Amino acid sequence: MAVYECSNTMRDFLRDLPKCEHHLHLEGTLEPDLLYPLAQRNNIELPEQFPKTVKELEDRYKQFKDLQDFLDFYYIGCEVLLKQEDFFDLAWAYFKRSHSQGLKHAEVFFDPQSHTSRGIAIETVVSGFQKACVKAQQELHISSKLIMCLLRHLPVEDCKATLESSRVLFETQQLHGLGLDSAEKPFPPELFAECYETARTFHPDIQLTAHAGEEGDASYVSNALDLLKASRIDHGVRSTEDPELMARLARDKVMCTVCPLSSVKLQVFQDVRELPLTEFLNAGIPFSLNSDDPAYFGGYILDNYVAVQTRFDWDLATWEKVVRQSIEGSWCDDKRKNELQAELEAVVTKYKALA
Ligand SMILES: Nc1ncnc2[nH]cnc12
Ligand SMILES: [Zn+2]
Repeated sequence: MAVYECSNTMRDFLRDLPKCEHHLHLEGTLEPDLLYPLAQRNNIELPEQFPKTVKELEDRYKQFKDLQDFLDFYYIGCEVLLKQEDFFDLAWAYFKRSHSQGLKHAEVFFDPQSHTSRGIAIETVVSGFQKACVKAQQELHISSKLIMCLLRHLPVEDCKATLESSRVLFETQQLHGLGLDSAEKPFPPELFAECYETARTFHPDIQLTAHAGEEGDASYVSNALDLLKASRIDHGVRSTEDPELMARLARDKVMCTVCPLSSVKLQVFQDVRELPLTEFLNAGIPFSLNSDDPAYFGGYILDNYVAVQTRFDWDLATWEKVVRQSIEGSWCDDKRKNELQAELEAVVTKYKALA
């Protein structure tokens, strides 16, 4: 197991940076020590082969063979979520934990189909998550947006029906963005072009993103831009395979939401140092650093920042640039962005004086 440690001062600096998270699956924050109590509370029988204790489950999570190996556990985990309060408890635990790591703004994914397929109304899911978002704003001053994802391994007709059931939630801006997740291959973006076209009619301010270039090659990224009209790419780390695409991401300022610990746990890279962060910086491609599914991948947002620091040894100015870009690429309004930029400036000034 890799160890990621940096100096105490650097860690304090990274903690104090006003962090924005753009790639976080709420269902991926289900810690083993919440999974079993929720299964008991809801009388859910876990599969025969499923680990029986928190310790056994944590051990199983130490390494995944690939994305699918992880997803098999992720979808079993979803099954313990039933009632509005379960969704609230899950999201609230994420906000509390991330608050202690300096999270200020979160744009979070959820997968309605992993719940509606078990007879749970989408409104139950969304209202539980929303309550947690409101409490996070009031008590922790964390702003947030909800992004509904379509599960690309399911039939497109199923995705279309889910989209239709979410129309009012988008029209009333209870949902802010649409995403695409689950097994990337062999489910390329083009399968979902119609879904994205429909979603664009829901609200003029709807934001579109898609997982691409995680296990799929660079053409998945190009096609997410061309055919889905996504303005952001989740992961996008395989974009380096296509120089023209790299130039396009830089020119159009397309944010890639990179997930360092996730990409190592899922064996996309063998070590955090292999992530194309230097290539992105040199090319002028904006990116943010995110935790993806922190309960499964062993770290929340600060843990991902620390892991990057141990491998890339960035100076304060580079961190300032990365955090500034992640604020600029957020989907919050200008007032909130200005607040976050002011916080960033104050933190950087403080730590420059200490250096
Ligand atoms: N990293 C990931 N990639 C694709 N689908 C996901 N669903 C949850 N986490 C995911
Ligand atoms: Zn993801």
